[in-house]
Amino acid sequence: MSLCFCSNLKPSILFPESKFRWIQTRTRPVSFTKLIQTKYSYRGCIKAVGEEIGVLSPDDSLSERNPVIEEEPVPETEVNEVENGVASVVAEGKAQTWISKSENKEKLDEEDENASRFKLRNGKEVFEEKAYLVGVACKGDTEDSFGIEESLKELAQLADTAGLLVVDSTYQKLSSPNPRTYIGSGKVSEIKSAIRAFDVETVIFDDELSPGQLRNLEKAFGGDVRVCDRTALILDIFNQRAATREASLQVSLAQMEYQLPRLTRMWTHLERQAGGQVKGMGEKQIEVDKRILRTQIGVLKKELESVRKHRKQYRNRRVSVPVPVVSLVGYTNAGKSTLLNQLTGADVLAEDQLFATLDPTTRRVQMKNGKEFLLTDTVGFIQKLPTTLVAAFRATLEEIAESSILVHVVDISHPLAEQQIEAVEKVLSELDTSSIPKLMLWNKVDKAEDPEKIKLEAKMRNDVVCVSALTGEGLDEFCNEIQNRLKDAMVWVEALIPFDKGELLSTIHQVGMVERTEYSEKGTLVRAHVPLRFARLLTPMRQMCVS
Ligand SMILES: Nc1nc2c(ncn2[C@@H]2O[C@H](COP(=O)(O)OP(=O)(O)OP(=O)(O)O)[C@@H](O)[C@H]2O)c(=O)[nH]1
Ligand SMILES: [Mg+2]
Repeated sequence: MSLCFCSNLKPSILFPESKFRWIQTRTRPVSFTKLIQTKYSYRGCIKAVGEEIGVLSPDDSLSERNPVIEEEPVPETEVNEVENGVASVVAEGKAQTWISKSENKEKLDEEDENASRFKLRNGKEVFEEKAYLVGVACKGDTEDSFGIEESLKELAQLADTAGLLVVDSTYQKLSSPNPRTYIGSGKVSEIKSAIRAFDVETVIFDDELSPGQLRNLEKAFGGDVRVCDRTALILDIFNQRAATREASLQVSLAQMEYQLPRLTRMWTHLERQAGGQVKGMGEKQIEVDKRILRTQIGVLKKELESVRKHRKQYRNRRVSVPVPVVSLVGYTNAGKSTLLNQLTGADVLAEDQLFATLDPTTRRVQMKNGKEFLLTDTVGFIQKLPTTLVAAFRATLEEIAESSILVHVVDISHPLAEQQIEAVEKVLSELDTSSIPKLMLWNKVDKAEDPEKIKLEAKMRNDVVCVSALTGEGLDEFCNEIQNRLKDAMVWVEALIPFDKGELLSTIHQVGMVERTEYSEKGTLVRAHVPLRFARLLTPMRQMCVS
């Protein structure tokens, strides 16, 4: 994984440390990636279980992937020859050859190992760093929230999506997080041992760390171990996946805002190099960096504004044909894009990874009765969603406030479906969507343990439809339900449409529900349910009808 906090900044200014190199990628304009550092220390596995401390492997498959590399065995015959001292010169020569051969072999092995750790993710080559996950369960956490083990499992999924290799994880129960290091000092030592044993390159915390905690932990773990938190990980995934200009700008903005208070560590090496003689130099430089970052943030905000303006113009043009808009919202991986693809034949990326979709996609759904509506797919939500990301994506998400109906897609086969529903509702409440009618869609019923029971339960509730976006089961029922609800959200109109406005009549048929049409000398008298926005367009013709 490349943790690209400030991907738009010049390397020479902000990241002078030699361990970072800069890479030009196709979708990421500039990013920095840690140079591969190869170590040849003995690697083993440790597991520690204390009274209050549990160690878990987030996923069995992850432990299998944990590479335990044995030390290179010395070839017996070669050693014997040297040890026997048959011909010392030759033996020495042989020994030398063997040493250089063995060094070469080590080097080649290292290269092989490193080469195999480059993985293709979203069309980009990502170096698969070894990651160790850490969580904290606070006593005040409510029972109905995600449990620590589940939260760590989700973190492991996030790490995997980002292209990291999770070697193990641990958590600690605390009454409250340690203000200095987030976890207790005993836990810090335990993680240090794990870092050595697994040759860990990145330690990821399940909660957002303060800049001070981040710094102290990096100091405590020492060496080249990178410490990051859930927020940085999610930001990195978004960065890897941003495909459009708007998404890239949104993510860069969120990353910079996240990075601004965390710049401190970048320049401490200056003071170290100068033997402490230029004390304060680092501090001055941090101020310079912060100023540069603030300027960059300002530039990004302006650029984002202009991209959004452009999109709004495009949307307004779309609004002129008042087809009702139905938006899909829901937890990441719930199946929103699969549903959009099934209903519209779209080709939106849908895969078993978190945050497959970042940009809203809208497609027309043609129903069997000839009616149509627009279906919009949106970015998925997650618990502990970084605040900087909510802010950056607010404008994209605010579009859903213009929908006629919100469909909350739920992966009903997920063991934490209820908690996921809660997390989504929390974000929705922040987006002021209370006035929009909502329909809950229990998806992946084919995957549920007891599909019949789930279907029965859904039938008993009038706000839920049960489907399988993958197999297509229940999709007709879903469309009918949308149709009924759209009708409820429409207004009744009687309008006299002049013959020269024939296109309006066909739009009424397309987006509304026509009850009756009569032809007169002045035009066509139509009685129908139409969307509110469209009813407004018809105002002059409605008046003609009254007169
Ligand atoms: N068994 C089963 N799998 C499904 C169903 N719907 C979606 N999936 C799978 O669930 C995974 C996630 O689906 P997506 O459509 O990408 O989910 P999403 O909600 O768009 O996810 P994000 O874009 O990450 O928010 C994919 O592997 C789908 O094939 C379903 O009804 N049944
Ligand atoms: Mg999606």
